[in-house]
Amino acid sequence: MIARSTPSTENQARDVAIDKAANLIEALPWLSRFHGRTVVVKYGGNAMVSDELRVRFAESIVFLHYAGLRPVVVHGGGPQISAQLDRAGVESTFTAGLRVTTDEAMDIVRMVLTGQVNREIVGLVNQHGPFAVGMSGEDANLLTARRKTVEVDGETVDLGRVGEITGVDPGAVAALLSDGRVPVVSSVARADDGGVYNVNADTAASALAVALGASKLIMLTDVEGLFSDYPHNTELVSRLDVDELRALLPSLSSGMLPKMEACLHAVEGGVPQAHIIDGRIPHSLLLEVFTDQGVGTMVADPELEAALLAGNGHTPRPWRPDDTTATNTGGAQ
Ligand SMILES: Nc1ncnc2c1ncn2[C@@H]1O[C@H](COP(=O)(O)OP(=O)(O)O)[C@@H](O)[C@H]1O
Ligand SMILES: CC(=O)N[C@@H](CCC(=O)OP(=O)(O)O)C(=O)O
Repeated sequence: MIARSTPSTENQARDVAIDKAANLIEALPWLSRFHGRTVVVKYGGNAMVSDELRVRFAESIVFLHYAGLRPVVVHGGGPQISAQLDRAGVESTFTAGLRVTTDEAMDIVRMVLTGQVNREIVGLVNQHGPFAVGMSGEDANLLTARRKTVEVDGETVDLGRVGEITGVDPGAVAALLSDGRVPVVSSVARADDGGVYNVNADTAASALAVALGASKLIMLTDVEGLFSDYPHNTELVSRLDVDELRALLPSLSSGMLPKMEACLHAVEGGVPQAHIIDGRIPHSLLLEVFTDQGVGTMVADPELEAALLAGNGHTPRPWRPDDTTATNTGGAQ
């Protein structure tokens, strides 16, 4: 039976449909600008803490894929590593925002990032089709690193198997993209001496975005974006350019520092826009890419951005090993 609706409910239904159509058409210029573009998405461990969030993230990635973008996922898994280290009774501390990683801890880091978190993201994306291919940064020499040290109170501190990226070979990722796949990368790097290193996932995502000549780097975390005077003030900074960011970096505390350094490194390396967004909001990734107002904090290079938005493309400069050293000189990550 088909129920007859009254004129007022018909009007309401029509208004809802018109709103939906307006929301869809708002995406048109963004679909056009980003069609065929590579977007590196860093998925932080704090934005994957529930089944619901993980499922919605996978849907957003598949949406980007069907919309004609070329998403690449680089994921972390800090809280998941900490939980596994606890279960195994392995003590874990952070220095300058980085996990001090013993050889024993490195085995667990690698198992959690590449063996668990990576597999889970790949599985969730592939519920929608044969898209995701999981990789470790070790594979096909995607990420190469050397031992990283940091300065704390004027002292050089050794962090164990924590890596500083010295080279990126994005060939395997580029081949997967050409084949219409969605690469999903864990932030474990190979060492020239045959070992492996634990790399901060923000740093890994930024290095890969530069090497791929990506149009955007988007990092999902557990806050709205960069707050102007955290923790006293949680007013969101919605946009800043590289000069403003450089001036701000010394005042940032760990957590946000590696993210903003990663944004700076990406934009200086030729990525027109880098974003920090709230991964706790379902589909925030889609709001960022396809709506006029965007969400979160954006760091942009005005010239590269203008070329991107005008559809003229951009010419990122190629990866240089020194790039990562520059990213990491802030110390705390
Ligand atoms: N200026 C700031 N604005 C927003 N968050 C900040 C700021 N400074 C430090 N933070 C902290 O950084 C955290 C995000 O970093 P982190 O926990 O490393 O996330 P992820 O696991 O996503 O990499 C926030 O939860 C917040 O506590
Ligand atoms: C050296 C270092 O600290 N590595 C990180 C790698 C994972 C990561 O970065 O995860 P999030 O993105 O969830 O923070 C760690 O061991 O926690």
